Amino acid sequence: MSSSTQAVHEARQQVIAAGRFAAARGWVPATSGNFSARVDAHHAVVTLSGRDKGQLTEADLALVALAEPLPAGLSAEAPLHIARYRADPAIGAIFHVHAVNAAVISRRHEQQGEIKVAGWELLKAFAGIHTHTQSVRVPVFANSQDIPTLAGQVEQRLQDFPADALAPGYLLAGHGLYAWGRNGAEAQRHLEAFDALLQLQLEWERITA
Ligand SMILES: CSC[C@@H](O)[C@@H](O)C(=O)COP(=O)(O)O
Ligand SMILES: [Zn+2]
Repeated sequence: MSSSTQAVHEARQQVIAAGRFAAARGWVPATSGNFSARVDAHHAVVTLSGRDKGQLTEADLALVALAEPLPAGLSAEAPLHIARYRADPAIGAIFHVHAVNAAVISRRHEQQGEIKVAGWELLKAFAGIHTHTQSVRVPVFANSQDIPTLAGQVEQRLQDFPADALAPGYLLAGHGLYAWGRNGAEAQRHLEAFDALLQLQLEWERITA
């Protein structure tokens, strides 16, 4: 592999920091969640399966070639990461968490297939949104244990969303949130924004339903 040592190091550090950040907020209980960062056009660093995401070290990460078969021991959900990197070259990091707000609200909107999030100032925490009057659509997919098939379904359906209306993430019903950004800092900010927005949305639905 010809990925530069510095780029690999930086990708690993982004993943380790994001795992710690998510664990501190209780979003990755019992080894749940998986984290990745792009190294270059053809490679990413991805967490290995079953590791405590709050205690990651470099030994818990693998360097993966996006166009090659995935190595053994990689996150069970790695195909969801790889498919995103392949579909969108602007994505620099992808973080998956089992946060309560995401898992709960996803079940409520599973049949509908998406959540429209509108009316919140915090929407401006998402890249490209500059006014509270803009809304976003958060896709919701049925959960599955057939991750390669799910990854294909996710990518196919994401193509139907206009880029300016698609939130930088999606939900798996009863499971959790996948969020991405141009780099680790942005993906982490998006994770935090999703959590707060989905909590607002839950509360709003509670009092207006
Ligand atoms: C520990 S239950 C959660 C897992 O089934 C899975 O959804 C998950 O997020 C972590 O899987 P992993 O293979 O460690 O990346
Ligand atoms: Zn998961």
